Formats: sequence, C-alpha cells, structure tokens
Amino acid sequence: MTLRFTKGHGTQNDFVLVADTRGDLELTADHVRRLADRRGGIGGDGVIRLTPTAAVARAGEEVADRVLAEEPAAIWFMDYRNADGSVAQMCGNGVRVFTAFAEHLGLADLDDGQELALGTRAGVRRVRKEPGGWYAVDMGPWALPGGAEAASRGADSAVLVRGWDAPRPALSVDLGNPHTVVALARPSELADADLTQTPEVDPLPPEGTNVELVVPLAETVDPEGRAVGHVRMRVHERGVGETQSCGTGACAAALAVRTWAAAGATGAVPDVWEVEVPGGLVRVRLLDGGHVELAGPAELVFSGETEL
Ligand SMILES: N[C@@H](CCC[C@H](N)C(=O)O)C(=O)O
Repeated sequence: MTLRFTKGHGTQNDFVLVADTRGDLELTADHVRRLADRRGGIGGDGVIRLTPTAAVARAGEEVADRVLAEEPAAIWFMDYRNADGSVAQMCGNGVRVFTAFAEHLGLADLDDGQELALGTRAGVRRVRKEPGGWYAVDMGPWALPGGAEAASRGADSAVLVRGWDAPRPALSVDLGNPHTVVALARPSELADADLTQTPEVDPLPPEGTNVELVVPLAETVDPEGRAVGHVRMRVHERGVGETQSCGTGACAAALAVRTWAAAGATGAVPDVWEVEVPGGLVRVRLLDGGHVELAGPAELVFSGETEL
C-alpha cells in the first residue's frame, strides 16, 4: 500500500502525520513502528492519524461518542500512537502539529480567529492561533492522582534514574495521560541525568508513565506586571524514550513546580509558566475551571509517499 505522509514537529517532538479523511485506513502497531523508525522508515517520536471522529466511534472507541456528544463540531480526531506502536490518550505537541496539518489539508483555517475543536482519546481539545503564529491549546482538566495529600507532601511516588544512588520523591500529574515529575536542584544535575534507560517508578501506574526531570528557575515579571514562572525540563516518554519535548509533560512540569511552590508560599504563585525543553520553549497557563493551556510552535517539514 502506498501511503502519503507529512513530517512535522512541535519543539522537535516529531511526528509522522497521515490523513485518513475517509476513516478507512487500518494502521497497525507494526505500521506505526515502521513509519517511526529513524533508520528504516521516516522517523518520529509518534505517528498521528487524522481521521473522522465518527469513524473512531464506528470502530467502537466510546470516547469518540463522548467527544461528539460534547462538541458536534469536533469532526476530526487525533489518533495518536507512540513510536513503539502503543496507543496514547493525548499528545500536547501533537495537537498543535495536528492543527497545522489540518490547515495544510484545507480542513481548518485558524487565521481568521476561529478555533478548531478536535477529538482525542482524552476528550475534546480546542485550539486557537496566537498573533505570532503559535498555537494555544486548551488541554482540558488536569489532576493530581494522589489528591490533596500528595499536594501537601509534594510527592506520591519515587523515581530512580540510571546512575542515581537512590530513588527520589516524585509527584504524579494527570493530563489525560500519566506523568511523574521529579525536582532536581541544579541545571547541571539535569544536564547530566542518564535517560537512555526507562526510569524506575514506584509505584508504577497500571498504564505506565512519562517521567519529567525538572529544575525550577527564577521567576520573572511580564510587561503587564504578572509573575512568570520558569522551569527547565527533560523527559523520558512512555512508548518512546527520551524526546526533545513533550507538551503534556511541560504542563505536568509546570503544574508540579507550581504545586510545590504553593505548598511553601506566603504570597501568590504564578499562573503563567515558561518551560524550556531541549527542543525549544513552550508556555503553560492555568485557565478557569481547572483547565490548563499549552502554547507553542508547530512546523510541517516535508511530505512524501512511502510503501507500507
Ligand atoms: N509527546 C507528547 C506525549 C505523547 C504520548 C506519551 N508518550 C504517552 O504515552 O502518554 C506530548 O507532547 O504531550
């Protein structure tokens, strides 16, 4: 089978994008692994299939029915797969790149100020374009699976990275997909961390987890006088390995650092955070209603055809 694809990335979290506008493409885990292979295939951290939400519902995924019930305009669905072929609920950088792909295909136009609502396995996501060309995504509700107790203790689990003497305390954050965030004291510790092997997480959530190592940096003040938090992060993604960026991971990192700051704060903590990742910079903002927003760039790099 000949397959048309487009390669894209968001802060170098890179994806193979496939348009399945009729909803009849059967993309197996083996197909995904071959497409994502950096030597034998096109290469990417993940594969994104753009397909009708109705087709996903017809295939029996109940989340697609819920998406259409909540937002009938969410006619396109982001079917996200990790490079190892596993299915993931959500990808923050992927939503931005999916939106750029939908615009490229003529299925959406955000330049006139409209938003795109799309379906994902974590529910409806809404995207708008900012004046500078960044895409801002309402990432929906976030949660601390460990609840108020984890928030006050600052941890609900422990992570051991290869080369560390002992496990370090970590906080679980749910962005529709699972994350476990560990604070490090210094940028040099972050730079030196060995993420070539999957970190050991205890307890490991049943569906596995993405692990973020973070270093909180000094706050700044924006031109409107609001405090802006800063975090530097590296990530080991479930189903991939270390990547150059992770959008849901950046949200988890900012939310964990904010939770830790709030636990010891005497004053207000920032609602806007800039997260530095090896592949660039993204912005995380707390929204009303327990939602969080992720903003950043999305680039389409090239298109072509491949044999599956
Ligand atoms: N890179 C993505 C997250 C992709 C899914 C993740 N590996 C998982 O299995 O949950 C992002 O930008 O959020």
